[in-house]
Amino acid sequence: MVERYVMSIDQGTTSTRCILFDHGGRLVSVAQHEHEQHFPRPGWVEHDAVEIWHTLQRVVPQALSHADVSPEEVAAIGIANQRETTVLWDRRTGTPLGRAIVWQDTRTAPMVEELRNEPGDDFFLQRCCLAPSTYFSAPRIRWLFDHVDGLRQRAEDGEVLFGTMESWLIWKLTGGPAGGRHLTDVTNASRTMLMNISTLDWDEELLEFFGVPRPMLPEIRSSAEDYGTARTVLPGVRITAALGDQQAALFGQTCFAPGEAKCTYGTGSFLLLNTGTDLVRSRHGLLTTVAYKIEDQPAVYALEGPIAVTGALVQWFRDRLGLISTAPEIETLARSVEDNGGCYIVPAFSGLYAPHWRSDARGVIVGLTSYITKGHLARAVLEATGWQTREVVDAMNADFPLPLKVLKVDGGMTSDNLLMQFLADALDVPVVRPMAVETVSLGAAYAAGLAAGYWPDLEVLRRNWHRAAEWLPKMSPERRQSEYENWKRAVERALGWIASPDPT
Ligand SMILES: Nc1ncnc2c1ncn2[C@@H]1O[C@H](COP(=O)(O)OP(=O)(O)O)[C@@H](O)[C@H]1O
Ligand SMILES: O=P(O)(O)OC[C@H](O)CO
Repeated sequence: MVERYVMSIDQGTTSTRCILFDHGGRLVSVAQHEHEQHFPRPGWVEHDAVEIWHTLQRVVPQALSHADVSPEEVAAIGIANQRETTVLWDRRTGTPLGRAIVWQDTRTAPMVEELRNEPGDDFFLQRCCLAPSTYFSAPRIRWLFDHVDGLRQRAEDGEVLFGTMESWLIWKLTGGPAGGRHLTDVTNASRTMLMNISTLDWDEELLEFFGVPRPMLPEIRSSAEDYGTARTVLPGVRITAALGDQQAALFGQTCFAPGEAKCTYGTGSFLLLNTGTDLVRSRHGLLTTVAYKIEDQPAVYALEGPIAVTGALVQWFRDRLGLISTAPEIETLARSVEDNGGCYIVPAFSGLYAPHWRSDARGVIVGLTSYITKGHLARAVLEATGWQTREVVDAMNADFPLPLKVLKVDGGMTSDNLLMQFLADALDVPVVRPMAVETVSLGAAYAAGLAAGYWPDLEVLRRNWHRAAEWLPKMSPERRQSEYENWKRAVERALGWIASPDPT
């Protein structure tokens, strides 16, 4: 039978999605299931890896049946996943050793503060291009070793496996305890703080520093190559790609040339700029990460500016303040006024990520007067996303010789026209959104399809990208400048609010 589709599995922070794509990169079928978010203590965020595995087992057959597609018609599977989330499991039984610790979890804050002082940021930056943060995986492994009796010894004895979500799911799909393959890809490995960003292998000094025994680590592979054949769920179908979800979105947006960038606007937002095959070390608060690596071709790098809270601020406005009942209503409310009335919101709910990396920041609302209405607050909520993006773009322009010419966008917030216009105004560059909005899934499918020979090359993929909407800058330079200055003053007020992190 002719293999007509590529399947992608997007294992995200809130849900797992399975999508089938055809040769034109068109979405043929989709199935999605959420999983539970566990918040056992303030700042802690956990997922049940077994529940996530069960959601995968549900969405795959559903996506097939929605389009009446048989497994034989699937050419390959690509996996994209929430990054940095840490799962440990028993090699022999396949049982996770506790819940997965999610990328948003801040329990390692006291450890991270210590690491930033001693051995200090440079020790890490030289090796993995990441400064210590609660965001990454390695501090979580060390935290687990320090808090779970006997775990370190079991890991040293080779009984424990570590992985991010793609690693766990590939192991499960390829057989679990009965010969499952323990693999990861370079993009995911580049977020652990354990991979050397130049050699693309686990870094001995980092492993030693964090006390992580090598046998617990997956083998690092390129993003697009043979990961093995599924033994269950879709038996007989090859898994041929794995990428972190934000790198997958960059790939799905076909940002294949140096200087091309995308930003995905969801709960948080992630701006990635393709910097080519040369490693660019940020001097302005960005992460250097692997964008993708296709089979044995050289790795392509990216500069990334992760922003922790964007859509989450809209959710807070809706769920905690109750000022709107659905997220899209924020646009209507914001349009009820001309401007922000002098009000700015810095949503540093759990500190600030790029380019500040300050865990001691907390959210502030400034400029309040009796004139301010909920409409002004709604504007300030949306504008916070625009200005946070601007800060990241300024850092990128300072780090990389090619200034940003256009920003490709995707994600749930891009349905907000007022926000997208504000973004173009804040950045002073055009903002464009493609027809294919499921860019994470598409990127995983593209990588899988390239490795499986379903698509021949990047040029063919480029031709699948079609513009659906564009927003051009309209704001006067004077206004942009003065508003941005106000935003920066607001950020100053958010910094340093927490005297010292809670020593959990
Ligand atoms: N019209 C809108 N205006 C502003 N924010 C929106 C709008 N629609 C959705 N959002 C926000 O976008 C986020 C959902 O986007 P999505 O891409 O599904 O996120 P994720 O993949 O992180 O779950 C939510 O945080 C929601 O508050
Ligand atoms: O799953 P998402 O879309 O929330 O993305 C999470 C990121 O990969 C975290 O780094």
